[in-house]
Amino acid sequence: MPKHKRPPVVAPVAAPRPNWPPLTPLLLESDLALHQVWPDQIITVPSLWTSTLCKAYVSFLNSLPLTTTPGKPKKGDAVRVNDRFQIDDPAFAEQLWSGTALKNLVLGTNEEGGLGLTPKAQAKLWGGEVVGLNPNIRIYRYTKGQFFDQHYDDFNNVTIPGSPSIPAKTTWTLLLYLTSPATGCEGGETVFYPEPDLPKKGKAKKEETPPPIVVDLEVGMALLHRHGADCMLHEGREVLAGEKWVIRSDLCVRK
Ligand SMILES: O=C(O)CCC(=O)C(=O)O
Ligand SMILES: [Fe+2]
Repeated sequence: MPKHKRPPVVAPVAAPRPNWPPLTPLLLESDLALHQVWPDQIITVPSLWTSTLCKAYVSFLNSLPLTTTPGKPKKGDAVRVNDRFQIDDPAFAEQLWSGTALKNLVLGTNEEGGLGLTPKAQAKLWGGEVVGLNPNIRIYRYTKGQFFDQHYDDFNNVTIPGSPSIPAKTTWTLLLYLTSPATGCEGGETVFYPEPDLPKKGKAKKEETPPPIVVDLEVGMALLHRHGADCMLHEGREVLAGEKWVIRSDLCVRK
């Protein structure tokens, strides 16, 4: 008998993969387009998901074990009060990417709805060669009084599994809104705070701070915004009535 018994090795219990409903119905890809809300920083795709699909997802996501984040964050983290569920699910990330119009819009394969960029300008916009979405999927539910205080999103290093797997880093945040005032959700807008331009040479006066950019919730709309070093300060405003549901991932480029 050894004097000191080793503690038993306990394998971390992975959360079971949710049985995600299929991503249908969807609009025709030819009816969807990227919209620049703020040059090089904020881009939306209205109706990436249909309201029928969003409705089916809200009732499905409601069955997942969401946990409420603590009101008091770790030092340096933003105050974030919502209920969330987080899972590494490369197959779902792949569905969200290739099984919707997102991939072809971002890569410019869908010329009509794309931004009409040269390959070089496209790589500059997205921060490299886009290879897919972050397998780390986060589900947020905000009920009345919940919000996500002002913060910047940092990038992450991730691996997109496959053969071969792809080492990647995240460059843009993806938020997919499942609810809006049309479903009874009031408030909860995502708000961005642009910084004033640096003062021009020979100009004594500081440039004025531009007004905040308020992105209203729209059922099925995807929002992409640049993160990491050039992330804009942003927040999820307090929800005043109803529920706000969001699916969060990130755009990834090859490392
Ligand atoms: O829910 C929102 O509107 C913002 C979420 C956000 O900023 C984040 O996930 O980092
Ligand atoms: Fe954020």
